[in-house]
Amino acid sequence: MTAQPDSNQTQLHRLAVAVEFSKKPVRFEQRDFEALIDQAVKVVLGQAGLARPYTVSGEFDENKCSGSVLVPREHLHILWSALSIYGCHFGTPIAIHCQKHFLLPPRTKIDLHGKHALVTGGSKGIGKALAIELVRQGASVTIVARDEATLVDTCNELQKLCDLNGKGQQAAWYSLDVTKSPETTQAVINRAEEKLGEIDILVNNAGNSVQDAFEKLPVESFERQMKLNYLSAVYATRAVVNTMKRRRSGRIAFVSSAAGQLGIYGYSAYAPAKFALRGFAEAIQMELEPYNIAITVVYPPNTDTEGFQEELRTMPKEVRLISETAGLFSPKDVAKLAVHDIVHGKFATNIGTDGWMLGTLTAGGAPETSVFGAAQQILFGGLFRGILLAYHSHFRRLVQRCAEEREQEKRH
Ligand SMILES: NC(=O)C1=CN([C@@H]2O[C@H](COP(=O)(O)OP(=O)(O)OC[C@H]3O[C@@H](n4cnc5c(N)ncnc54)[C@H](OP(=O)(O)O)[C@@H]3O)[C@@H](O)[C@H]2O)C=CC1
Ligand SMILES: CCCCCCCCCCCCCCCC(=O)[C@@H](N)CO
Repeated sequence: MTAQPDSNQTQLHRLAVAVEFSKKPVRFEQRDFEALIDQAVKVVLGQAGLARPYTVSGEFDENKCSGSVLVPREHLHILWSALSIYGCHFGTPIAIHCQKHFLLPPRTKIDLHGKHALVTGGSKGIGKALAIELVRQGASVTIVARDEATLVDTCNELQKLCDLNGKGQQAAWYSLDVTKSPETTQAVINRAEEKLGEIDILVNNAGNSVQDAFEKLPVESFERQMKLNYLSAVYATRAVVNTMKRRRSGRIAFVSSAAGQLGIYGYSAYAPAKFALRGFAEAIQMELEPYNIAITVVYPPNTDTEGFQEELRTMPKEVRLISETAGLFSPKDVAKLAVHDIVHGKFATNIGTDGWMLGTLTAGGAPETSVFGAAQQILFGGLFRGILLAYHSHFRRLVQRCAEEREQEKRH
C-alpha cells in the first residue's frame, strides 16, 4: 500500500471491519487482513474508476477476525461501500462487514512483534527492565545512555533474549547524553532508525533525582533537573513525532514518578520536573490521538534500582520516611505494568495500592480510556481525597519529629 497525503488537516475515521469465512483458513493474520482490504478497495473502487493509492493502516484482532481501518473523512462513504462486499479469497467464500465508524479512534492493543522500541536510560534500572520486557513481548530494542561499558553489557544481555525468541529481533545501543541538545538526540534517533527501522515506541525514562531541603539545593539543581527529567523527553519526542504522525501509528511513554503526582519534602527540584512531564503528555495526547498515537505516563513509587541505592546514600530522613509509605517495588514489576499500559494505549500507569489511590485521586484533567477506570475516579475521588488528608497529617508529624531530632543532634 502506498502513501497517503500527509496533511495535518486530514480528519481520520476508524472503520471497524469484520471478516467472515465460510471455512476459516489456517492462517489469517494482520498481513493477510491488510492485503484483503487493499484488494477489496482496488477491486471495487477500480471498477468505479476511483481507485487511488493510500494507506489503509489498521490493527487486526486474530481471535475476533476483525480489525480497523483508518480512513480520511472525505473517503469514508466510498470506502464503506467498497469494504462491505462478498467474494472469494484464499479459495474460500468470505464476507467483509463494515460495522461502525468512530470519529475518535478507540484504543486498540498493539502487537510488539516486529516493532522497534527505543528506551532512554535503557542501560540500567527501570529502563533496562523496560527494554527486557519489550524484547520479551517481541520488539527489537535500541537503548541509549551515557556510559558505554554498561550499554554494551546490557545490549549483549538483550541480544541473547532476542536470539532466544528466535524471531530475528535485534538489540542496539548508542551513547547519548539526552540533555545535550535536540540536534544530538535527533541525530542518534536517525541512526537508530537507519539500523532497526522507524521507531514505533519511544520510552522516555532517563532521569535521576536530587533531594534536600529547598534552601540547600543550588539553583543549578533546579535547572539540571528540568533538563534531564523533562526537556530531554521533549527533545526525543520531537525527534520521532513527525514520522509517527506520517505513519499514523506509535506509542510514546514517559517515566514520571509518584513524586510527579504529589510534591513531598526534599523533592522541590525533582517533583516539578516530573509534574512537567504530565502537562506535556496531556497536551500532546490530545494532538496525537487522531493520528493513532497513544501516550502513557508511568508514576512509579520507590523502585529498587542502582539509581535508588545511590539516592539512599544521601536521602534526608524525611524523604525516606514519607516515600516508603507507598512501598518499594522491583524494576521488573514496574516494567511489566508499564509495557502492558503502553501496549493498550492507557494514559496513566500507577503501581501498588497507594499508587492506585494516588492515581485515582490525581486523575484530574487527564484523559481516561477505560470505563472501569473512569468509574473508579468518579466513585472514589472524594474518598481518596479524605485518605490523602489523613496521610498528610501523618507526614506533617514525621517532618516535625525529624526537625526535633535534628535540633537535639545539634545540641549534643
Ligand atoms: N528508582 C526509583 O525509585 C524511581 C525512579 N523513577 C524514575 O525512573 C527513571 C529511571 O530511574 P532508575 O532506573 O532508578 O535510574 P538509574 O540511575 O538506575 O538508571 C538511570 C538510567 O538513565 C541513564 N541516564 C542518566 N542520565 C542520563 C543522561 N544525561 N543521558 C542519557 N542517559 C542518562 C543512565 O545511564 P548513564 O548514567 O550511563 O547515562 C541509566 O541507564 C528516572 O527517570 C527516575 O526519575 C521514578 C520513580 C521512582
Ligand atoms: C489516597 C492517596 C494515598 C496516597 C499515599 C501517597 C504516599 C506518597 C508517597 C510519595 C512517594 C514518592 C516516591 C518517589 C520515588 C522517586 O521518584 C525517587 N525514588 C526517584 O529516584
